[in-house]
Amino acid sequence: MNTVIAAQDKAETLIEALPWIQRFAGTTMVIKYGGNAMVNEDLRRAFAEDIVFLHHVGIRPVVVHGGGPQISSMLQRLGIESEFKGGLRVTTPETMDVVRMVLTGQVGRELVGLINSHGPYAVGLSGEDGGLLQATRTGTVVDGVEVDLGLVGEVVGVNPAAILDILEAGRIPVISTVAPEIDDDGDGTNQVLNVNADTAAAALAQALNASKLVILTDVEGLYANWPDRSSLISSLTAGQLRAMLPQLESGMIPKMTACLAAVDGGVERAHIVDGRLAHSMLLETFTTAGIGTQVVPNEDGS
Ligand SMILES: Nc1ncnc2c1ncn2[C@@H]1O[C@H](COP(=O)(O)OP(=O)(O)O)[C@@H](O)[C@H]1O
Ligand SMILES: CC(=O)N[C@@H](CCC(=O)OP(=O)(O)O)C(=O)O
Repeated sequence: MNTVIAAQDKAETLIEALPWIQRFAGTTMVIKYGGNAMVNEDLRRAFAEDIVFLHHVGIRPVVVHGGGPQISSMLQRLGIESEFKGGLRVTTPETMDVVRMVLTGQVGRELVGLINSHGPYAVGLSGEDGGLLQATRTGTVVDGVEVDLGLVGEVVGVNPAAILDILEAGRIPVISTVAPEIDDDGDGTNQVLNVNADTAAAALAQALNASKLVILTDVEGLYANWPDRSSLISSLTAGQLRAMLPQLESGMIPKMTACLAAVDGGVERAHIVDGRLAHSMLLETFTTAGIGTQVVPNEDGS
């Protein structure tokens, strides 16, 4: 009898997924996998399974990965100090070499390998490949003061052709967010810039007209009164988020700025999801309640 009940529970779970599969099949989803969410091998494997699952139900997943902690750990091994301002890494030419090596050569490769343990799906590329990203240097504002971050960029142009080619071929792009710099005239400078992965994911979600941007991180979602764990926000509008942005701290600044940019740019929904929970992508996408924090357009559509 218990076996029958258990089987019926499984069937119910599958049926609950049906309207969501119908809604999202054929659409592109940008999934940003943060370095802090890649905490262990089992979770990374579960993430890879989720991505392959999305692919097989007809969704076009585009994976954008971070790797902040992995970069910091390599810098430490090399005896180079890590410094962050406003949630962004101060990037010297020496640091930039390490960022490029770790993101494209280590973190990206590992994700490609995990996804490809299910079949030849994943193709890794960086913002340099196929002219995918173009960036200009950006500083940040800390306590009302402009600060220089060195070789840090913000995305000012996306040429999604390389991603579209990979998607059309039935494969899964896995992107690291190093981007070539352009000058004021739009010409390349032969310099690459370090772009925060949340920011890059938002720019890609807009350019690809994604049905949603999902950001996996190491908290349950956005807390109204961080670190008060009873203040988790399950849903907020772009306007409400805009009002909250100046009070946010550290890594949440680029993350929530990215969600806002995506929704302002026409992406229907942006989500912050706990990557420490195995299969959180599936729970977010295919259950009616969803999990984490979602950012939606203002009710009047503005
Ligand atoms: N209001 C907030 N709600 C949730 N997390 C917050 C908030 N303010 C700051 N944080 C911090 O932001 C971190 C997530 O950003 P970050 O460490 O850059 O993650 P990732 O590597 O996934 O990009 C959380 O672990 C938490 O410590
Ligand atoms: C400019 C800047 O801060 N770049 C980030 C790029 C990696 C990243 O964004 O990784 P997470 O998503 O894991 O934080 C860095 O150097 O850490």
